[in-house]
Amino acid sequence: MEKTLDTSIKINAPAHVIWAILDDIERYPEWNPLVPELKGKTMVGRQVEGILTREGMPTVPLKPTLTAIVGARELRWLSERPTPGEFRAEHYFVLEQNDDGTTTLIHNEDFSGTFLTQVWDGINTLGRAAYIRMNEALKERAEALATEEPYVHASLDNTPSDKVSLQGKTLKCSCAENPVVINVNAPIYHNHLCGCSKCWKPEDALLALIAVVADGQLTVAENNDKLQIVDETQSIKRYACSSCGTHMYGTVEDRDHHFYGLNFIHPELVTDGQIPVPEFAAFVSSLVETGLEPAQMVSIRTKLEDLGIPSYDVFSPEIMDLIAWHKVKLEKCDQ
Ligand SMILES: N[C@@H](CCC(=O)N[C@@H](CSCO)C(=O)NCC(=O)O)C(=O)O
Repeated sequence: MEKTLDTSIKINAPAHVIWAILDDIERYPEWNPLVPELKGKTMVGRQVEGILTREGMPTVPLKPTLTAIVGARELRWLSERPTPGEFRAEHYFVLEQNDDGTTTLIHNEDFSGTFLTQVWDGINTLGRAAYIRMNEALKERAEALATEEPYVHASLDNTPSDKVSLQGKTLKCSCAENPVVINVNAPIYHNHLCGCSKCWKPEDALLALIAVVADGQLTVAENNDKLQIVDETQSIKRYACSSCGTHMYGTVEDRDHHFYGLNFIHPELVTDGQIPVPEFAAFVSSLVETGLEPAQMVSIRTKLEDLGIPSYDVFSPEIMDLIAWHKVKLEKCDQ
């Protein structure tokens, strides 16, 4: 006997968001009524383990093998009884992106085997209802995550037309007493948001704000003795206030490094001026590495796009070209 349990639902969210929820099995207990528990590595050929719950049917243990994972498009897992021909079930999710920005989720299961004659009626009625409930729960979660408005950074509240150079301005750490004070003696450049795990950000911000100033153009005016390097192993040596933890500036010691000659500062620490609006957002996908729920990425990128701020997953193309050219120049000098 061979049967297919076929269900589908139209979701008003991009496949990117829906996939991020489907692939994040650790969070299934938060929303998934059909598979409220699933553990293991979601990688092709590996087994995951959990439970399948369908109202009116007994809860059954689940230990399928993942047979296909095409990121943001298709996920398949296979459960099979050891006796050949007895029972085989391939459960799969296919995400079809529609032109109107919605996604159709195909949520099916192909069954075969002699045992199926005993259970198909239950699967086709109570099982189907449970699959539909999971589809609806996934739709609710995806649509909420796709439309939530994330708070990114205070600099985005300012008007982009305000060109602020910070030359002649002062940066301060957050210590109420004896703060570290830095004077900025030259214009800042390449002011950008950064999602990488190394850059400091204010507690309420999702991304850091970083700009560069040429070497020699910063003066630590007060409490230099409070500054300490955060991580000696990084090429950018980030000096932070040892009392409040605020990163005050970063420098590069390696004379061959592409950023040698630059100082990195955090423009939002300005005390006597406006925070400059960033030109772009860098290392946005690194937010996932720092622990952000992957399904939140689309709403963050949409917010940046709406504000006219391009988002990149390394630096901007301009800076990446400079880095590449720097590498070529170094190689030429070594010849
Ligand atoms: N995914 C990694 C990226 C880390 C990374 O490469 N960071 C950049 C940006 S820092 C300024 O915007 C970098 O140049 N790092 C060199 C350094 O920190 O010394 C992650 O998130 O950790």
